Amino acid sequence: MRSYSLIAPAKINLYLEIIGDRPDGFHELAMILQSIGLADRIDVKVGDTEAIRVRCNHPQVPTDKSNLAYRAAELMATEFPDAYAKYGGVDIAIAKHIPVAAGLAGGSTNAAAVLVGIDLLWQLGLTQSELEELGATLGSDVPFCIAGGTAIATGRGEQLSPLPSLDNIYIVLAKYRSLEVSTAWAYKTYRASFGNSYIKDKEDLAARASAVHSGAMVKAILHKDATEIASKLHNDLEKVVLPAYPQVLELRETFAKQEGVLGTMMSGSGPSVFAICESKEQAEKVKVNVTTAIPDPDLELFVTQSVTHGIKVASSI
Ligand SMILES: C[C@@](CO)(OP(=O)(O)O)[C@H](O)COP(=O)(O)OP(=O)(O)OC[C@H]1O[C@@H](n2ccc(N)nc2=O)[C@H](O)[C@@H]1O
Ligand SMILES: Nc1ncnc2c1ncn2[C@@H]1O[C@H](COP(=O)(O)OP(=O)(O)O)[C@@H](O)[C@H]1O
Repeated sequence: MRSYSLIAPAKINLYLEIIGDRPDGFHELAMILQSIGLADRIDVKVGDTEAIRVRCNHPQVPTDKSNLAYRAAELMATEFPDAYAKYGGVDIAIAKHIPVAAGLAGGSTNAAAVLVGIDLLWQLGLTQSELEELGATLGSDVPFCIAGGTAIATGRGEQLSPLPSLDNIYIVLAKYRSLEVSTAWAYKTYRASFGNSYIKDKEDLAARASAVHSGAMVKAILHKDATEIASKLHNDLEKVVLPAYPQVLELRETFAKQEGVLGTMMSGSGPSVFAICESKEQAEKVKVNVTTAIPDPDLELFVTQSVTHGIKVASSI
């Protein structure tokens, strides 16, 4: 095959607890991540030239080396120089549907798709854990994006334990197009405001990990109960993002007031906010009602649902 078309789903954070500060500058986390139907389409093919080339239909997304998808291809070329020499360059086309800089892992899922696509294109036969290990060098959320579904993520987000699939959770998602929150800023501000000190050693980490509150969310997921899941949503980063971005707080409060909304939360480092709804019909109604309550053309809303997969091949030639 000379070309693969891949579906790269976004994620939301059903749970995000910051356990402590790590000496490497990252934060130790207890998260529960969920893939959603909102997805980008990534076409990966053997290039006409020997270069790596990225195209994207979204003006905000860079196409140079700062694009995480480009960096994923570059990583594969470095790790597998013989295959790179044999097949030549890689052409990557990104059809963006996931809002950019939204806390939805848009860049991470694109990078994950490129790893999976090049593995297929170059017939490397890498295992999921080998792909995840490569992904972790690109970003904390990349490993999750490969297999997707529902998973507990610990460490800096790259250590994964899969949970049973959730495929019938209906979600409305909202983001102001022009509003971006830097992930690094969110963590840095959290550290400055709530700094819960460096993790000293393995015992300290084990003690902190045993005190996390994600167990109730895990139980809710095992019960596959949307109401229970919605009541256990948690995100420590809201503590710094909501006070700094009143628009996000307003969005969060507007969602909370809507009939049919079981629970609402900011995703990741924001600024997108999602709401879990009773049904697809309710989700459509909530979308209309929030659009009426906040009549701002800068605000975009999506109705989507939980999905049980990460990167998926849509077609190949
Ligand atoms: C907040 C989360 C929640 O899922 O998602 P997003 O909002 O980005 O989607 C993730 O933790 C983001 O993951 P990702 O976007 O891959 O982060 P990375 O590129 O690895 O790191 C970006 C920056 O965030 C900070 N960072 C990230 C992860 C972590 N566990 N601790 C951190 O302190 C670091 O300052 C790092 O330089
Ligand atoms: N393939 C990509 N898709 C989207 N954004 C990208 C990509 N590569 C690099 N970026 C840059 O990464 C930043 C974070 O975007 P994104 O990954 O969508 O957000 P988040 O990390 O909040 O989920 C943006 O400023 C964007 O310019």
